[in-house]
Amino acid sequence: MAHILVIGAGRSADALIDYLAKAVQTYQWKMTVADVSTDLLTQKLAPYPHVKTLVFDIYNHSQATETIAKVDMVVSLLPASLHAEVAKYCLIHQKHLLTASYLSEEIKAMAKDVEEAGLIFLNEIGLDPGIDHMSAMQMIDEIKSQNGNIVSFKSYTGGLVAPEYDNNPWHYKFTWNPRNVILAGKGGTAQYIENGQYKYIPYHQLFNQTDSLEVEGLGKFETYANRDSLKYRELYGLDHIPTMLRGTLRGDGYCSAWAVLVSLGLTSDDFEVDTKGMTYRTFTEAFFPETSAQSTVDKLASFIGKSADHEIIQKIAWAGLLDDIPIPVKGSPAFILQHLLEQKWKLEDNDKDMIVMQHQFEYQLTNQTKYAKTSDLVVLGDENHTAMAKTVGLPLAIAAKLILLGKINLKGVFIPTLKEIYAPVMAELLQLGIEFKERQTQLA
Ligand SMILES: NC(=O)c1ccc[n+]([C@@H]2O[C@H](COP(=O)([O-])OP(=O)(O)OC[C@H]3O[C@@H](n4cnc5c(N)ncnc54)[C@H](O)[C@@H]3O)[C@@H](O)[C@H]2O)c1
Ligand SMILES: N[C@@H](CCCCN[C@@H](CCC(=O)O)C(=O)O)C(=O)O
Repeated sequence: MAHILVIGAGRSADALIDYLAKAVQTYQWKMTVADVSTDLLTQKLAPYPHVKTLVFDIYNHSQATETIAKVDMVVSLLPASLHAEVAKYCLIHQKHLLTASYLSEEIKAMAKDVEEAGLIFLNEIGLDPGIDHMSAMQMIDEIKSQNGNIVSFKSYTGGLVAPEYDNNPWHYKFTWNPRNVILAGKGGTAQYIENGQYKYIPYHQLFNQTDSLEVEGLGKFETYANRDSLKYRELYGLDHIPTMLRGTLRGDGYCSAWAVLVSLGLTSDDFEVDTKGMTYRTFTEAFFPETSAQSTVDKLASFIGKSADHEIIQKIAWAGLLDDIPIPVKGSPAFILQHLLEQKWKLEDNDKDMIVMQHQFEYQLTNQTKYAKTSDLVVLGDENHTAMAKTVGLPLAIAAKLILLGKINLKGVFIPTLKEIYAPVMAELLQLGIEFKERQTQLA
């Protein structure tokens, strides 16, 4: 009887738990959900009495050894930095591993051992990364099957708030691990290629060098470059493509206001602020350069070179960063900002979120005809699950099921760019309502 261990019952885990809890009944498998938080487990697993819960810390060596040794497959929905720890146990105890996270160098280095052990460590099978790779590969393989030469590929994803519930000036609410949202872009210089020219955007410029795009029925969004797009050229079989970019979508005005927080240093995570006696206003002021301006608003206006009623200042004020409210936590500027924004950008119980993904292709057929093809995905949260939990959890859960059923039979470390993985997963996602809408136009 196969036994699945899910580690991490946080924001992105709900739809996966629901899907796998049903699958284990169908196939008479066993399932355990483990997390450090007793409250989360009690609250989230109450509807599934047949699923075992375990208060668990991956850093507890004897507990991790005993728990992972007993199962057949581990699905890790821990914060991304902890997957490598899980992977070590999976390799020692010969268990399959799935994550929705970017493939780390540590896990990549295990590839040979994983293959020799007859295991699969499948990473990047969530939304972005995940559905973006799988849907892109579906389209790339289809265009290639017509002998099309792809000259441009851009792909954008945003985890956003649904328009009806968009009631703050940032047009954003947290739907997944907030720390990662605060630290977005900090992992390294964003890289992509445009018309054959390499582009490098360091973190301090990331939210200044933005673009915009239109999604039918939803209007305009801002975009910023997402990590290293260059490495996906080879992984997508587009080695010589002159334009390739993966980007993130945000609502109007988000990036320019976030760029100010970045340039002030409020997303720094490398030192601790002594918050004793400090309010959010004095905390923010501590990052301003010397100025003759008197009020905090005027100092901020002088820093950004805009008028005191500019929308950037309105956003920063709305966030509470200019309030004379004592800071109740200690930590890095990023931690303090996260603590504040977790209150301001909270997805309330009745709020619904929205995932928007857009792929843009340009390609040429052998008869020299050029086409532009756009493919849009819009997924809304519902009363059961956020759109983020659906789009992260369902691909992971479907892949876990297909591996245990022997329908995905690859051995080694993978991301879901191979047809053996993306075709069955995308087919089932379509049945579950995750459907892209394509448009094609002939170019002059
Ligand atoms: N590919 C994608 O599109 C995508 C999207 C969202 C999230 N993710 C990834 O999925 C993972 C889960 O994201 P999330 O939004 O649910 O995050 P989350 O912060 O809401 O959940 C993480 C969970 O891990 C638990 N945890 C933390 N430390 C632990 C430890 N030492 N031992 C055991 N449990 C521990 C926490 O209690 C929490 O419940 C993250 O790695 C995130 O980066 C990927
Ligand atoms: N780029 C979008 C969607 C992000 C979904 C989360 N993906 C994580 C994956 C991190 C990981 O677990 O390795 C990310 O940071 O991009 C947006 O920001 O709105």
